[in-house]
Amino acid sequence: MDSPFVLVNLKTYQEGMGSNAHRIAAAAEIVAKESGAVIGIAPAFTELHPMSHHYAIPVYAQHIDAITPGAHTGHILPEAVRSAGARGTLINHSERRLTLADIGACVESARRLHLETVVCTNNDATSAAAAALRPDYVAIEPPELIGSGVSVSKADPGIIERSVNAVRAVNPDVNVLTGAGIQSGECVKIAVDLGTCGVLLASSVVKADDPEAVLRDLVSLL
Ligand SMILES: O=C(CO)COP(=O)(O)O
Repeated sequence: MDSPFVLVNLKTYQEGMGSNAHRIAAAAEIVAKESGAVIGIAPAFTELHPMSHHYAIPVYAQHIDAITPGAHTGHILPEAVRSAGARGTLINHSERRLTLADIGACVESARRLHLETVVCTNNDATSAAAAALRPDYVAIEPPELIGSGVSVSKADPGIIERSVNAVRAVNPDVNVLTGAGIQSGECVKIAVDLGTCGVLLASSVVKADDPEAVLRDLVSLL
């Protein structure tokens, strides 16, 4: 398998803003280098350019809108995150849901701009629907476990397995990530052993006193 992928979503946690985004990006860069894992971060839009400018790790947007340049006040263009240095983007995170039509349009415009696409889903049926849109990744995150401190790997490994099977049946070229409550190397290992290529996570790293130690633990069993 390719290097495992750990994507840290900074959301709007206060701890993840400004210089703390630097703190997490710096920790991610160190742990990625020593472990060989790919560790990316998804900071606030306003931090995309500083993060992509200062660090070698891949940087992702948390969202894009299904729009083209023009009159769309308060929206975010795929072109804007690309020019801010994003490698890719989350689409349809549980905290930023889109219609299926808009998810499709976002995947299309991201592909055209060579942005990697991580389409988030909430169950195996939506994972199958997302896979049909041919994103780079489908990220299965049961909403009830997000931010709960209870790991999907331990509480509901079946949803990971069913999503991996659903995605493979539709399009075996689409990679699967899993997330919700991921906090240790053991959680990551279970997810990878179930056929995913890595994890999408937030609070265990963003709220940590020592994000470098948490990241080191996350990749320790791979
Ligand atoms: O929503 C998530 C990542 O996008 C998961 O969040 P937690 O890791 O805080 O559960």
